[in-house]
Amino acid sequence: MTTTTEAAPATRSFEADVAKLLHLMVHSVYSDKDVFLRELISNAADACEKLRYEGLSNAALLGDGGQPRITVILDPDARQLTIEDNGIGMSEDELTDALGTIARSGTKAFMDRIAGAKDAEGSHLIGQFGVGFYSAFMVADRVEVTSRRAGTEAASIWSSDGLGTYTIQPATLADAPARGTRVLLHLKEDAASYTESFTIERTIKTQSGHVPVPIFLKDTPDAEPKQIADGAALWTKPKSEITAKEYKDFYRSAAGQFDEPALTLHYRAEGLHEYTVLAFIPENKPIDLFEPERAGRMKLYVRRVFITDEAQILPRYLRFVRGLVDSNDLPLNVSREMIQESPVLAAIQKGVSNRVLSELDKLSGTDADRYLNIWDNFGPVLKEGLYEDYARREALLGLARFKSTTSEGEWRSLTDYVAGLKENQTAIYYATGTDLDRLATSPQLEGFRARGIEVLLLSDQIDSFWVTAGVDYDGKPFKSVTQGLADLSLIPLVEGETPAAAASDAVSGFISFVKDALGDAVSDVRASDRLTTSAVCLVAPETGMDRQLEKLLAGAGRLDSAAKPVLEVNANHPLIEKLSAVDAGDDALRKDAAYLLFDEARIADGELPVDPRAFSGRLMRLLERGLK
Ligand SMILES: Nc1ncnc2c1ncn2[C@@H]1O[C@H](COP(=O)(O)OP(=O)(O)OP(=O)(O)O)[C@@H](O)[C@H]1O
Repeated sequence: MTTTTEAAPATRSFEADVAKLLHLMVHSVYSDKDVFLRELISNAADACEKLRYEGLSNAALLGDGGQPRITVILDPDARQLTIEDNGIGMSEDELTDALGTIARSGTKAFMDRIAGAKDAEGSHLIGQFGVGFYSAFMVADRVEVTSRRAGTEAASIWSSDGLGTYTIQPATLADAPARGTRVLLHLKEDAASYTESFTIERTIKTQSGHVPVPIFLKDTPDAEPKQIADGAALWTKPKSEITAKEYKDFYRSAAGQFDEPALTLHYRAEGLHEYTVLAFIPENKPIDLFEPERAGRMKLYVRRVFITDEAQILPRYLRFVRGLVDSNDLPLNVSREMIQESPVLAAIQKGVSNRVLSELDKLSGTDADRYLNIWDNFGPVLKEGLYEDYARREALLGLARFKSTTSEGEWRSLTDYVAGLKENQTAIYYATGTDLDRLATSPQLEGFRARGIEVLLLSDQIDSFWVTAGVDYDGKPFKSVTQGLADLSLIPLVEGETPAAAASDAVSGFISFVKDALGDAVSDVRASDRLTTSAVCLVAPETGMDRQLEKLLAGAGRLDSAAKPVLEVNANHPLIEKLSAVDAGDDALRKDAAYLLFDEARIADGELPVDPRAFSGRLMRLLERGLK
């Protein structure tokens, strides 16, 4: 037991989010509870690394606390498990901040997901996603954290049963670690196996065998500590001496993931700058991938000393890559801020970013399935680079894969696309939308189908943005099938398709009538060369935004005024021909028809009629007339 000084413990409530998370942990039915150990050891290792870094500029912090180490102590008789480190430690305020609130963006995303999840799914989510310190409450009914900030003469003890409140009070120095943090778990009855030496040793070796701090195990509080992990930095070993399992274990403990790495990148850059890279692309998508504050987590080491994970070694669109860079050239004794400005870091950023892309490219050739799995997960993120990173646009376009009107659900590269260009085709055509199936049946695609022209179907939000960034591939611009004139007349029809006849005078007359009737609602009404079976469709004017981008911006409240669409009319459609033949004096019918055609085109685009009431009135009038 830890004795404390006289001061009465202060009882405080957890932040609402923490209370929710704890409730979840305590009631978790998740079977793989072992993850708590990985989380606590990872925190202990981080604390040692932070001290190593701060000790560089302030040697006094290190005191005589010895080499960094993590000690795990088992006490089967008392059903207790302790994880102790001699790292940076926490002051009382830091304890309150760190263990009373949730700071991690990932945890917030996790909470949001869990709020809507059913019990079983929630448990599954914990498995996919490390949730830090609080996971201790999966196995413990009370947790006590005694901590002493390095270089200070004060220690505090934080204690909680995970049920809504915690206490915090000063601890006597004699009962606190000389430096660092001791986490004592009072294990639940059904978690007694975590005091078994064999179980703990095996679990630590698998989950945390490669943390860069040595780990010692004491079978009982009085036993001699034995070393169970050497803290050797895996990345410094030659590739030939590292097994696939070692890479996987390292990835899991470093990235806090439970999947396999889909791509492992381990190399040493030599030449002007020397550094080692060990990086992984996960097999699964992390759930916070699209959180606005989600940043890359590549760690920067200098000669094996952890410096920061905020150096933004990789651009934002590679934020799914996990791992580290260990530099030989950066000075150890500069501040994190100075490092940001260092030309050495700039060279590393450039080198590693290029290498990740070139390795992906290589993989796409050597193991297409594995590559496509990566694209499936991270393509929408990589595509952010198409408008953010002009210098690597070419490389990113080479990596991009698309579904298309002719790909039958398979992925196509732009090289594939360009190889299938039709005679006189001068652009790469695409359609953007939110739903692939609906996109594939858009009326706007009909004229392209009739000519066998492949159209890329772009259904990620990001697609509406990069296509407008002046991107081209192999000298061909990207062109939306829902914007401007299709200009398909020069491209031959596939066999069996009959060419559209020019609009007759009657149809031309009707088109002018529709244009007058719709007035300001449209910017033009014209005969179409992109329709073969539908009567009408809407497209965006030649200049300005694509309709899908407009919808996205309007949905996000970032659009003041939308451009008026163009209504295209299929001059050869029987309905249009019949309407064109209606007596010019029957204006009421022709007007209703004009509006109905416009609304019908909106509906085909997944929108509502402009005025749903007026729409149904017109529809009723027309039906009644038809039944007369
Ligand atoms: N052993 C420890 N020594 C020092 N500080 C610690 C220790 N354990 C936890 N902390 C502090 O508590 C904070 C919260 O820990 P938690 O495990 O919940 O998330 P995290 O470690 O920040 O997230 P991540 O696992 O993604 O790095 C840490 O950021 C750290 O400041």
